[in-house]
Amino acid sequence: MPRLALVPGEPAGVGPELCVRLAQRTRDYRLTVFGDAGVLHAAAARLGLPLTLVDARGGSATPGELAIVEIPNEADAVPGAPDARNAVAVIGALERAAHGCLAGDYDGLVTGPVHKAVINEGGIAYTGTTELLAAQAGCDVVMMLANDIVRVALATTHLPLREVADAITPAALERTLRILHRALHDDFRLPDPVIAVLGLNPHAGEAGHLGGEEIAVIEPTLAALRHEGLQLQGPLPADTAFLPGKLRGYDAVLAMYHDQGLPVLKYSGFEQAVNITLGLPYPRVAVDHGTALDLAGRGIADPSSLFAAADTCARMAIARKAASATDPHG
Ligand SMILES: NC(=O)c1ccc[n+]([C@@H]2O[C@H](COP(=O)([O-])OP(=O)(O)OC[C@H]3O[C@@H](n4cnc5c(N)ncnc54)[C@H](O)[C@@H]3O)[C@@H](O)[C@H]2O)c1
Ligand SMILES: N[C@H](C(=O)O)[C@H](O)COP(=O)(O)O
Repeated sequence: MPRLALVPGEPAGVGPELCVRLAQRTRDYRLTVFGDAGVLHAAAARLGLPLTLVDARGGSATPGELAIVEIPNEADAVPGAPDARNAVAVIGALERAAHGCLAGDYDGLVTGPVHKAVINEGGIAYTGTTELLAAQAGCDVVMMLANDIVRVALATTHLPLREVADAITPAALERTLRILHRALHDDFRLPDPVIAVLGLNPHAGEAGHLGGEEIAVIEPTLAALRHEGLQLQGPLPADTAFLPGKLRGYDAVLAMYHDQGLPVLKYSGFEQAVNITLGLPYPRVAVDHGTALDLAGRGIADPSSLFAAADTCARMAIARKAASATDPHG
């Protein structure tokens, strides 16, 4: 049974209550939560749900129970009102859980939402958990969000729009496409995945009249990788690439920047979508939503994305174990 590390994220957001709801489920994976016991007990009491936190190596699969690695907060967590003094505990929980995955103590990492501004206000430079985990593991990664309708990967992640064009270099795009292709092949069992690559500019640059990145960077990179056999379409105009009839022909869409791809993904199915970090040595799957401070503590936040994240992470962990058992080099 996969052993998953679970991190609730911002203690004043919806993360803790969603973890309590996840704990209630009958599940075929073990969970160990990294966080503050008091915050989780308070969330359970508000929801009127049972929660037992135990010291169990490898995690618990018993409904109503979680194993815990306690990481106490500095300040009281008031739902809806984050306190920057808790930034150290929030990031510490992520780092310790991820370290446990790297050490082989856990088979995957499931994370709740983190409030980026609050972490920075707490004195920690942080652009996102994807970037934090990549730096800790020392590898290149790709952010991909997925639901039953579409998989959207990003060529750039949490970057000011002003810096996006300069970040899309042939080397960076090639790295991204290789990681995406490999993950679709290995983790999603797609033998010959088709990736649609969006242009950066309106109408994919209109033959160079509306921007030069397609001709200078994207087209030559795709051409070189097609020679190796990768199935790549594009650069495609982003405004029509997501039409349902076209989407059926792709296994994933690579968007050039965060808000080129994610609004479509979230519009098409916010509840069940998850955020997967491709390229790490372990599976990491997060919710697709943020801290939802407007809902925190009210018991009405939808837990579907966290449920989907845990289920996806468990499936990926099982698939990776099976693959490494049959791989003579694994
Ligand atoms: N996985 C992550 O760590 C993650 C993802 C997205 C945003 N964020 C961060 O979260 C913070 C708040 O971001 P935001 O306000 O743009 O987005 P948000 O997702 O927190 O909220 C957007 C809207 O969606 C609703 N919503 C969100 N989650 C919901 C749920 N589970 N059930 C029902 N409704 C839900 C909210 O009530 C709100 O109306 C920011 O700091 C952002 O960077 C973190
Ligand atoms: N880009 C993500 C989203 O919009 O859902 C998000 O902000 C969080 O990503 P990380 O978990 O990698 O910080």
